[in-house]
Amino acid sequence: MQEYDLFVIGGGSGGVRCARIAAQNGARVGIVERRHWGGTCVNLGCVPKKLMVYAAEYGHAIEDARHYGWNAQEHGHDWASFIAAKDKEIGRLNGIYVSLLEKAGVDLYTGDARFLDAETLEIGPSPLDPTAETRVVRAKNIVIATGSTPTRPDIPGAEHGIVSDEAFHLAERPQRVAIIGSGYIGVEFAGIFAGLGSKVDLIYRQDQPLRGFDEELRTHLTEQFPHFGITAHAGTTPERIEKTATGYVVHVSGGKTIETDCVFFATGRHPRIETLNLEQAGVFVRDGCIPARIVNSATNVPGIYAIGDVTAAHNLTPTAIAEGHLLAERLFGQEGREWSFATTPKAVFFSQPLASVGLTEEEASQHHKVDIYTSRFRPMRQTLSGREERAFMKLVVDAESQVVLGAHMAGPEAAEIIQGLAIVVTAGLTKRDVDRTIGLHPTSAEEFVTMRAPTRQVGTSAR
Ligand SMILES: Cc1cc2nc3c(=O)[nH]c(=O)nc-3n(C[C@H](O)[C@H](O)[C@H](O)COP(=O)(O)OP(=O)(O)OC[C@H]3O[C@@H](n4cnc5c(N)ncnc54)[C@H](O)[C@@H]3O)c2cc1C
Ligand SMILES: NC(=O)c1ccc[n+]([C@@H]2O[C@H](COP(=O)([O-])OP(=O)(O)OC[C@H]3O[C@@H](n4cnc5c(N)ncnc54)[C@H](O)[C@@H]3O)[C@@H](O)[C@H]2O)c1
Repeated sequence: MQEYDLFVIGGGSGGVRCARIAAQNGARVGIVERRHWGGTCVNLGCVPKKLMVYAAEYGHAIEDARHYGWNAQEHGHDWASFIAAKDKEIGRLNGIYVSLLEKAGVDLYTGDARFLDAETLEIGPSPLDPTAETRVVRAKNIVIATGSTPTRPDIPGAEHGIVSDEAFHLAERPQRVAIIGSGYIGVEFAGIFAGLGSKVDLIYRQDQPLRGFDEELRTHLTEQFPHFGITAHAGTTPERIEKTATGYVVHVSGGKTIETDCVFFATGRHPRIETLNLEQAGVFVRDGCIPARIVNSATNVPGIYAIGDVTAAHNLTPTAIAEGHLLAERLFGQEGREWSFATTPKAVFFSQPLASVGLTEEEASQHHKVDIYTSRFRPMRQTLSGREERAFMKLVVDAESQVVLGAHMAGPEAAEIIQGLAIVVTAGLTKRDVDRTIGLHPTSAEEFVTMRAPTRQVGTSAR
């Protein structure tokens, strides 16, 4: 039986970083992966999704190029060749993950891990290694980094729908897609399929998409849907899915029906813990996830840690990586790095990207008197294209201290721009710092440093 200082279950964003940093700090480390090295982000998440976003953007660019003098002909999109090109790139990235771990001296296992007790794991066959012999390993420290998996709603006919895992490998692009749920995945894939030429119906229960984001940003997004060819069905609950001779019918609240070729459930994700045998190790589970402490990733069992999506704390790749890195350094290295989880920026890679950092107007105004600065404008790129798309920017500023508490944007390159603003919010810089920054012209980003007068003041002072 192999013995380790640290053993990581799950070769995704968090697990790979944790294993690599621990090994680089001299620990004897093993890691096991059941399906694909690199995990969700590389194989069924951020990376293939962003490649699909690019594919959809080219569709818009071909249309718009005509207004810039190009004789661009539309030849239609070749889904099969795009998927093959995407998969080749994903294969290359898988290899990089494996070689990073090997170079760091980590022992790699393929298989499905489960606890025998708090220090012992059994590794059995899995999709990545179906004929593997069962092995047993022991470790003083075990990290659960098993990620999350899509949730299907419990409605009649749900088996007819796909989830994001399947959306990356459809044999052909559906002409009509009905997407259920308007979180990150629902909104992003609405943009992807509409950009590639599908008719998209986006069905969601709330009045606005993207729950948790700034309300004004959500309203802005709703207004942009028609400009990107998306039919939004707000305040609509799916009740059952019916298979017909020609496709599917989504029966929704109020007796309405929506016909489609593909039902796509973008209805959230849940931690992947069912097969881990957590009860053998005594690990506590609450609401389907492992409630690890953000400060040190500790579970209730000494020597067992949990990082990334399995804790349901953030569900983003950079936070899973940061948690893995911090844990490895804390256990085997020097605690040097510091990350500001509270100011984690978020982006939604819709056809018009949206991004946010810090507090929304609603959050900030509960405890502070805040100045709200907003700007709406037609992005310069759209002046010749004739698109009705509008960009939106917003700063949330503490009225007393002038500290910038939040920044929100929808518009070209929003994610790239908000990454810079995230430094402003993390560093606690003030509106005066923003004001004394000279703009970069002509850009959309310069609007953030030229918003002089507040649009309104809201909230009450904490005192
Ligand atoms: C469609 C989609 C798009 C996304 N886009 C973004 C984005 O743009 N930006 C962003 O920051 N985040 C994005 N995310 C979220 C991001 O992918 C996750 O937050 C991140 O991958 C979490 O990393 P993790 O290490 O916790 O888990 P994962 O990356 O899911 O890795 C867990 C690994 O553990 C393995 N595993 C599970 N159980 C076992 C077991 N018993 N034995 C062995 N191995 C096991 C799994 O096979 C998996 O490879 C997206 C997610 C999805 C689904
Ligand atoms: N750009 C990014 O960073 C990015 C992209 C994709 C995913 N992610 C991560 O993955 C996670 C999962 O994404 P997601 O979009 O699936 O989840 P989500 O939690 O963001 O959104 C889920 C949506 O499904 C709806 N829903 C849930 N149950 C339903 C039901 N029974 N009927 C109808 N609607 C229902 C919710 O109201 C919500 O609109 C996100 O929380 C995010 O952390 C991040």
